[in-house]
Amino acid sequence: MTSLTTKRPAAIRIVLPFVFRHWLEQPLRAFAVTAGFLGATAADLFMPVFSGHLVDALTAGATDAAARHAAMLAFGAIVGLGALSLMLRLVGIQTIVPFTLKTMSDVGQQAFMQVQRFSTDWHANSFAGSTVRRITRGMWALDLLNDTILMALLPSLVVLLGSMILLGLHWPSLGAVIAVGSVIYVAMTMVFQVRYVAPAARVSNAWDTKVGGTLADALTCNAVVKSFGAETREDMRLDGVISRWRRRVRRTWLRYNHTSTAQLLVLLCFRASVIGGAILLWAAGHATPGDVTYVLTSYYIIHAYLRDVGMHINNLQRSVNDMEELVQIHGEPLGIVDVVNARTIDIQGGRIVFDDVTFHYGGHRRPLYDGLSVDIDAGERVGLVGRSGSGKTTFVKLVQRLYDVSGGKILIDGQDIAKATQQSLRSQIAIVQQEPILFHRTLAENIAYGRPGASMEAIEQAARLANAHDFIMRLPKDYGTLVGERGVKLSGGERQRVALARAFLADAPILILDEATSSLDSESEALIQQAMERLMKGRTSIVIAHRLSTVCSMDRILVFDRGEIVEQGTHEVLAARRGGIYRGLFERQATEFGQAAAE
Ligand SMILES: Nc1ncnc2c1ncn2[C@@H]1O[C@H](COP(=O)(O)OP(=O)(O)OP(=O)(O)O)[C@@H](O)[C@H]1O
Repeated sequence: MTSLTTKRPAAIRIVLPFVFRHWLEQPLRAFAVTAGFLGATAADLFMPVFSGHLVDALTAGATDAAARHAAMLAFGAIVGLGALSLMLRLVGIQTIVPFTLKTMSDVGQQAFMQVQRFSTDWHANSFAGSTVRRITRGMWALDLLNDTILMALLPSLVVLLGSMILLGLHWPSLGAVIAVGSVIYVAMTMVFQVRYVAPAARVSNAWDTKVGGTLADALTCNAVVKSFGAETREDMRLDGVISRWRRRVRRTWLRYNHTSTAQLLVLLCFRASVIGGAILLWAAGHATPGDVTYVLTSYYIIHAYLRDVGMHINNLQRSVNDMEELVQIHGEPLGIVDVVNARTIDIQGGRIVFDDVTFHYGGHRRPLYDGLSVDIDAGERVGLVGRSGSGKTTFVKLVQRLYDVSGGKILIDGQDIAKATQQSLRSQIAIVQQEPILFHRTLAENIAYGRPGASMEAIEQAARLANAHDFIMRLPKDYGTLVGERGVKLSGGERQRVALARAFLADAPILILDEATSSLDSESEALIQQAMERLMKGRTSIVIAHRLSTVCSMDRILVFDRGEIVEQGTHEVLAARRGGIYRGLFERQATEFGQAAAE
């Protein structure tokens, strides 16, 4: 979780430059929106002047021809200014729709691009649900932010400055009262927002993100929750998080209320000063009833804008806070990056060399691998075995460069993978994971994921090789069937066969199978073993297996223990080694198998 106590730049200082950069990507629209709203506001600004003229004309009496003419002129100006204001505002609101939508889409897509490229470690440390919330909340906050700045704050500023100048030209003392009052009001509002409301809003946002994370965690693990009948436990867990969220949000909302009460008090004093000033000017003979009307109308326009300035600053602060977590995504390091001038790796034979590799998981005291060296020949089939946690999966993660090594090198066909583009490397390695994850898309799309644009024949052929075709044809829409989130609508064995079909189709020179056959029944396992034999021919294959029957026929078996390769050789050689780890594992599994068969 992001620390809430560490010192960091104010949200506004990172969010506003980010938003302005996005505005500049649409300069014409940005101009049309700004000009439309500012022009409309300028037209509003002159209304009080003509209201004053109208009252002066009316007080002169209906019999006076010049007064009637002046009244008509003032009336025409008021209507004309109203129409101009309407037209300009229309330009603004029509343009701000595509302008904001484009900015929101860009911001969302760029955040998604960045998040997708974050390292495996970043994803391991983040809740998917929280990340989704960070992005969607940030996109909607941008909508509020655009409206607040372009439709509200900038026009308010124009009204304040304009009124100050127009009134100040007639009565400098009134101009001064308005200037001082506005400055006090705006400064007070900002101080309250930035120092009092924003810190509380930041904390409540962090709790809001946590609520999303907690919901997503429980929902994605719903199968586990169900299997332990733990719904009530999860309800209570969410209740705990929501109670803390509620306390934090309450504090923020109360601070908003305190701020607006203080704003209303300042506005009351301001009103008394301006209207009192106008009456004094009238009493001293320096102002006509029309002038007083002008001051009063101006004041009510200023008042409306000032009252709203408080709300707009609230909205600005809130949207900035809501966007902060999204903007931060762009400041976070990717973790694994392509070096400058990274090259496309050219894998032909697929020889893999670990040359004195040291690797350390962040947070662990000791490195997992300390000077690990191994040479896997092009086309060799290698089995990885060893106790749980001995470092088998990490080995294949390093081959895919999901993590960077801290010492030594990993070479494929003589090329250092750290200097290759990640995309070219991973696209030439096909992998079937221990727990295959499928997209909630059709089966055909899932199988073709490793080779976009593959023909239906190729997809079916791959499915046949993986022994998946028959069960797929029994599904309601065969290859067009949707598989549910992460493939939940399929059995474990079916999911694995789909993942195998995906690997068949990918046809990559390097193949990684992580317990690929662990959840298949013995009949389909035998069929897949044959297919795998065919698939492995001519490819470098690394197979991680707990069941040693899977790796018996491998060219070589590497036995891992606490991050070291402690034994290696063929099954026959290792099984014959007295006191060896492999032999121990083999004997234990043979005994378990014998016991299971006897029962
Ligand atoms: N993302 C991670 N962050 C920190 N430590 C990790 C991470 N992944 C694995 N480890 C640790 O590294 C060690 C090796 O893990 P690895 O997954 O490579 O073992 P394994 O031999 O494949 O185990 P298994 O057979 O159970 O899958 C373990 O101690 C594990 O806890």
